[in-house]
Amino acid sequence: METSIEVRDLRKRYRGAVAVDGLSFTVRAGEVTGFIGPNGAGKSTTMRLILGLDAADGGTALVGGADYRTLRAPLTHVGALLEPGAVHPGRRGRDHLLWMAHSNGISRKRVDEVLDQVGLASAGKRRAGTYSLGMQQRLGIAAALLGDPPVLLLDEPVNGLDPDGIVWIRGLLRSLAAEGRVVLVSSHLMSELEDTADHLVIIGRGKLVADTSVAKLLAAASKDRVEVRTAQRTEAMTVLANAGATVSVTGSDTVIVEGLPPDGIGGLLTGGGVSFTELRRHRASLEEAYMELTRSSVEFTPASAGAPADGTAVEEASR
Ligand SMILES: Nc1ncnc2c1ncn2[C@@H]1O[C@H](COP(=O)(O)OP(=O)(O)OP(=O)(O)O)[C@@H](O)[C@H]1O
Repeated sequence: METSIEVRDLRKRYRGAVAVDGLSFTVRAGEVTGFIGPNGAGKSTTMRLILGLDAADGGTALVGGADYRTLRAPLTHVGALLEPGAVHPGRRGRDHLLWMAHSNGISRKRVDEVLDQVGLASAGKRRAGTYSLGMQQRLGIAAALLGDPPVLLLDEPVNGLDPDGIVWIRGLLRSLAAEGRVVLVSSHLMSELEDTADHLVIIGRGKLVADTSVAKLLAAASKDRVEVRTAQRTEAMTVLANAGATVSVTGSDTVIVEGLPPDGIGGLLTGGGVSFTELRRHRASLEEAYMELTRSSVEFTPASAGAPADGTAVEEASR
């Protein structure tokens, strides 16, 4: 059986507040899956439930077909980054990893390998309390990689990383997925996962909003939008609006046209005496696609607590 994370009808409530509300999704091997949702959406709770760090009120979360709590030497099955600052400040980075390795039957050699992999080879002897936020994050990632696990869960791994660190983590995530691993990485910012995630599980208020490939989401958001570059912006807007288009200004000489067949736009402009220098299909950014998706989802509107879901989750028919 292919390794995966299977979440089915997962539920968790804390003192009246619903954190995870009937969530179901599957994370497959060989691709980076972004786990996206605004602050408080339930991402960390879901990850804790998958890792058996908290007990679900209902539903199941299986890793490679098994309940995490039944795994022997769990670090060799699942690597996780949850709270990078959780290492005792007096403990040296390398000693922290040695202790974890020992408890899972992992060699000392592997500890030095992962320290090297995350760029902490020389800092391993320093106490964790002297580490910057970015170094703590790297130590947490080293711990996740320690058991060379087929499944990785990383909660907001970009937090605290400088631009070089962000580029590094993106490359690492992609290479881990390319090695055939299951890689689930959470973020509350879609832009953080631009060019990194292949697939997205988007949640809001503990419920699924979308489970889709990035390519499909972008294609849907980009659909039939055309960017026009013209020195006659006002005239272009008048001609296009009169033809029934929705036109939005994106720059001093650019507009985006929506609601007209793309192939007819050039002819309309020429017929209206408007010259243009460029016409091209607009490619939505991941952030735009996300905004569009969440605009249409009741989960993200500031409704009163306990508002009923309208079942607007967007799910791919086949993956
Ligand atoms: N231990 C807890 N006790 C009480 N409430 C909790 C607990 N953990 C989470 N919650 C609540 O559950 C909801 C989901 O929180 P969670 O941390 O899972 O969201 P998140 O999507 O990870 O958010 P963030 O992006 O801010 O990390 C929030 O309303 C939060 O306040």
